[in-house]
Amino acid sequence: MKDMPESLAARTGAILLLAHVLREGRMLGDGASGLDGPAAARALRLAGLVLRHMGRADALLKDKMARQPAAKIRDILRLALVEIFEDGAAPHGVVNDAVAMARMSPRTYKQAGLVNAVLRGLSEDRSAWDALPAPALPAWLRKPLAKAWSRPRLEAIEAAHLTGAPLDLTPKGDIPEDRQIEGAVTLSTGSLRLSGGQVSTLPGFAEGDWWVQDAAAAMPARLLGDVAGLRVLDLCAAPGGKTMQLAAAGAQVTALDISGKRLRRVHANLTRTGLSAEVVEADAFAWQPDAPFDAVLLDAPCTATGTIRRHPDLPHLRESRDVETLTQLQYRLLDRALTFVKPGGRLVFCTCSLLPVEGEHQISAALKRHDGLTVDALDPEAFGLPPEAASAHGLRLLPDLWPQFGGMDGFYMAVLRRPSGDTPLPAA
Ligand SMILES: C[S@@+](CC[C@H](N)C(=O)[O-])C[C@H]1O[C@@H](n2cnc3c(N)ncnc32)[C@H](O)[C@@H]1O
Repeated sequence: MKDMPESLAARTGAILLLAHVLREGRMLGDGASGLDGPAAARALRLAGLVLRHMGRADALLKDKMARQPAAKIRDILRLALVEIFEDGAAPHGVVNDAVAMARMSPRTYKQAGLVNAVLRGLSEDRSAWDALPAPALPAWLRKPLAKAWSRPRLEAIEAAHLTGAPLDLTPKGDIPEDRQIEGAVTLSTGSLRLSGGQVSTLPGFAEGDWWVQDAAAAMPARLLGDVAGLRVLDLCAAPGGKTMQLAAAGAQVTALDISGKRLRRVHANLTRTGLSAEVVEADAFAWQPDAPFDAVLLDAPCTATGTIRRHPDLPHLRESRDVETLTQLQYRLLDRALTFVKPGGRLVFCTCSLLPVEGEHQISAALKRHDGLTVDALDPEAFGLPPEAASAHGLRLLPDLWPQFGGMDGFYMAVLRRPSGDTPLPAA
């Protein structure tokens, strides 16, 4: 791809990325486009755009083509249509590159003519594209969401997924006058919001003034209030966003995670920000602390469906079975985490999921399982959040919240409190 013009290289990289996601089940962010620099970034953006708008492209192609084309040809057609109708790209260049991509491989060479004919026909009819229904989430996710949220809410969530996400930063403390970030807005929750930008070139990156963290993801650690001097366990810690928040607020943090690879990012983040925490690589089910903690934060592994705005590959990579496996793991981790909390201490449970089975239902079930366990009442407005964020036992954030400011990731969070003076819970 080295000798290709950048636009063709980026489009070729996007087709590679789509194959990885749609047929190999690989994450889009694995960076497997074979490119670097601006072409790699453009390939990633284009692949993301296709994953968001694929439903419409497929509907248009189904009407136009009697037979389903080969997978690679279908991706080339999808990319071209999405670029023309959603990205404002000039049809002439897009169609030329689509034909060139079909010609690149002996297996698709003969279909270059078909690509040309289909695209020349479809690219002239914007009204056909505009008349198609808005892209919907796949059934494995849409069905449980339709049960959980009203139809207008679900449609608003789907619309929010199409617009992508702004760039949110969590400041370590007060940012010095000479390292203020131009265009950054301070949200009422305390996060800084930018429309975008290359992270490593922003002022204060090298100095560790802040880290990238969605405004919603920054909320669970804030629920603990003043943690200065408290011993806090961040139970599923990597890559360390919440660890850094707790450390910056003066807590004595133990950051535990099962993944050594992901923990390397925790170390790197702590080094860059000059913050400190005890970092432990261990399985939460096998590890035992010397003494219980004042507070534990459990950001449990989940479907991450709350982050689809930024990860449009997720709906294509997960399936119903994953929800079951993950809810079981969350339930076991929650019970395990409770054994690490001292009597009277608090456990923040959170997941970046849109599904109540990974949020509200976990807390209702835990309250039934454990006598004396209570939840702290949370007022969203006290944390700078809109009142609609109030939910069963905790706070429920969804991507359509705060549309005037650019929305936020989906998240659920609650604060559980162990009764004081109770005996330690049996190991989960
Ligand atoms: C949602 S991510 C955590 C994100 C992190 N709290 C942050 O804010 O940057 C969930 C983490 O749980 C970890 N994990 C999964 N199973 C675990 C287990 N049995 N013990 C410890 N960590 C586990 C994963 O490696 C993953 O890093």
